[in-house]
Amino acid sequence: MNYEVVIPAAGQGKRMGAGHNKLLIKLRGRPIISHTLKVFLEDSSCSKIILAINPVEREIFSDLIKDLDPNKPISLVHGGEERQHSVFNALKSADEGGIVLVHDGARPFIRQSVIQQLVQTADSSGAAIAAVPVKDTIKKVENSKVAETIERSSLWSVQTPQAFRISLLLHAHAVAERDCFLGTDDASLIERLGKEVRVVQGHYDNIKLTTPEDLYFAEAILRNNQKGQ
Ligand SMILES: Nc1ccn([C@@H]2O[C@H](COP(=O)(O)OP(=O)(O)OP(=O)(O)O)[C@@H](O)[C@H]2O)c(=O)n1
Ligand SMILES: C[C@](O)(CO)[C@H](O)COP(=O)(O)O
Repeated sequence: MNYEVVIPAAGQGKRMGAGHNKLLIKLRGRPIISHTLKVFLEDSSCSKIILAINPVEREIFSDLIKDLDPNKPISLVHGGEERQHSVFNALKSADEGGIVLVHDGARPFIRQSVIQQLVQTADSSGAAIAAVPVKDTIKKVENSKVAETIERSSLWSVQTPQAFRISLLLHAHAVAERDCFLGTDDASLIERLGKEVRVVQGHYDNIKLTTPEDLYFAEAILRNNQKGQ
């Protein structure tokens, strides 16, 4: 089943502390965003890539994609102040009908097997997200004191990709914008409409590169993947 992918890549990478967009940090000589793009460029089911970028980085990203697969259209669209705004703006460039994946540019280690499961699940149920069971004990903390320990057995750490029927996600973003609601992921916009969101078990190495330590993990994952090839 074909799908389009929206890749939000317009962040500032503040928590990484690199002083610039963390997606331009190089891993094994290639920018993080190139590693992420490679997965979708190599997936014959991916019909279109829509990259939401900071307009000031247009030249950088244009240079970065110019030598990529000419048979796979990559649209560069303007991102927004928040991740949600970037995604909504990119969605407006998606084709009508069908399935769209939203995948963080900061998650370069997504596997095609999970993508396929998500697309199939979203096609039948409307919305599907990748997630992994939480391994740590999670507690609610208030004023540096434990307020509550949350039962772990039903807690999952949510990742991207998140897959949706395009019409459903566009509607959810429009309603969220009308309501001035900001969510930290796209699925929350669907949930607030009372719609079902299915969960597909992902992999623990599908990490979001957010803080400097994540770069060490990324190097280890790349080394491990190289061994497996
Ligand atoms: N206004 C924004 C904010 C984030 N993103 C993208 O959304 C993904 C997940 O966001 P996050 O990991 O938080 O990236 P940053 O916002 O860059 O990080 P920080 O919050 O540390 O600044 C990233 O690929 C980021 O580029 C985006 O497209 N537009
Ligand atoms: C969408 C997400 O990756 C799911 O875990 C996460 O919510 C993004 O959060 P961020 O603060 O925008 O990186």
